[in-house]
Amino acid sequence: MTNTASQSLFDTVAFIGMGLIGSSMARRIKRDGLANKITCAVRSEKTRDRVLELGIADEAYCDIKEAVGDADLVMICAPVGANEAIGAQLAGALKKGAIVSDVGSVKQSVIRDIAPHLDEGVHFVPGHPLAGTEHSGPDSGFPELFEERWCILTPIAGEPESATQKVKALWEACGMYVECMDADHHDRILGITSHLPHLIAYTIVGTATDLEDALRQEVIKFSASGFRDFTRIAASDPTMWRDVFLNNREAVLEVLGRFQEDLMALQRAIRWGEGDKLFDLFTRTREIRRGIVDAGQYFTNFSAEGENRQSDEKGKKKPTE
Ligand SMILES: NC(=O)C1=CN([C@@H]2O[C@H](COP(=O)(O)OP(=O)(O)OC[C@H]3O[C@@H](n4cnc5c(N)ncnc54)[C@H](O)[C@@H]3O)[C@@H](O)[C@H]2O)C=CC1
Ligand SMILES: O=C(O)C(=O)Cc1ccc(O)cc1
Repeated sequence: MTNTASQSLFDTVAFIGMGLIGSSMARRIKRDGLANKITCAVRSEKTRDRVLELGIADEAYCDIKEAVGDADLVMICAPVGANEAIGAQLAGALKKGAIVSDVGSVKQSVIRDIAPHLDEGVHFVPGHPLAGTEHSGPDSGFPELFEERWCILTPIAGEPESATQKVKALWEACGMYVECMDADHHDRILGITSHLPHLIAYTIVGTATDLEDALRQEVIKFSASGFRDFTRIAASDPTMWRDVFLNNREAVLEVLGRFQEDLMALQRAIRWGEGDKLFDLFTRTREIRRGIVDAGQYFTNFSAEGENRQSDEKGKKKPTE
């Protein structure tokens, strides 16, 4: 999607955390002039220096309160396990009318940890851009990360619609398609489409690593694309993913239970030589993949290695709703 807005949507945007997602957003905002000023709260001096050197923030502070004092929009871009501590720092620190949003991969826990700390007159619009890579830190970001991907907002009852619309406009200017839903629904969907696949990748790479020495060497040497895809996902940030699993516990455990049952059924089919069962399942799953690919390019602008290839196909459809 091309940004047709290319105009300032906020005066000052403050980022809390400037890793892959925060720095990608900041780069996009800078590139397209979507805000007049960017401030950020970053804990380490080295990263503060780096962010300023990269030119993706105008001011970098250690203290969250200093970074957010003048902000019209505060974007929380830290691992979701940090939210309780971040929320406590936001209390009493924001201008009346300021909007707080976030990019966390889990939504119910973010609302639980942030909302109680916000003063009256400050509006909270939780969000989650469904775009990322296995890399982290401010050097890994790039402004095209969000292009033609979905962003989910989970607005809170009682908050003004105008706040949601402003956050929506920013994500659209970053190239995203935006949809709103309940936080509970979000967490169940992402439990199956994102969190479980990461858990499987961590497990399979762990299992391969635990093989005896000689076998492990061969696994690494001959790893074909299927296993290589898993190793890419399993290289994702350990802090971020620990926090995702601890904060979306119920949805992940529910879907993991179902997955284990389905895996057991497959184990049984292999043991008893029930080829028809295997064939039928594999035929169904192949159809699902083909349906996804036919419906749009949601999954196709990422190569197997996760490299974000910008597609040169024109006039692509919006991903399936
Ligand atoms: N990595 C991905 O592909 C995606 C990540 N997300 C979500 O975005 C958020 C950020 O993820 P990334 O940018 O990938 O992580 P990252 O590791 O690249 O960056 C996280 C940043 O947060 C800072 N941070 C950590 N603890 C903090 C604290 N207590 N107070 C202040 N800052 C703190 C770190 O120093 C770092 O600058 C996470 O909540 C994650 O669930 C959402 C979509 C995709
Ligand atoms: O790198 C990948 O394949 C991802 O799946 C990136 C990702 C990670 C976490 C999210 O909440 C959304 C997207």
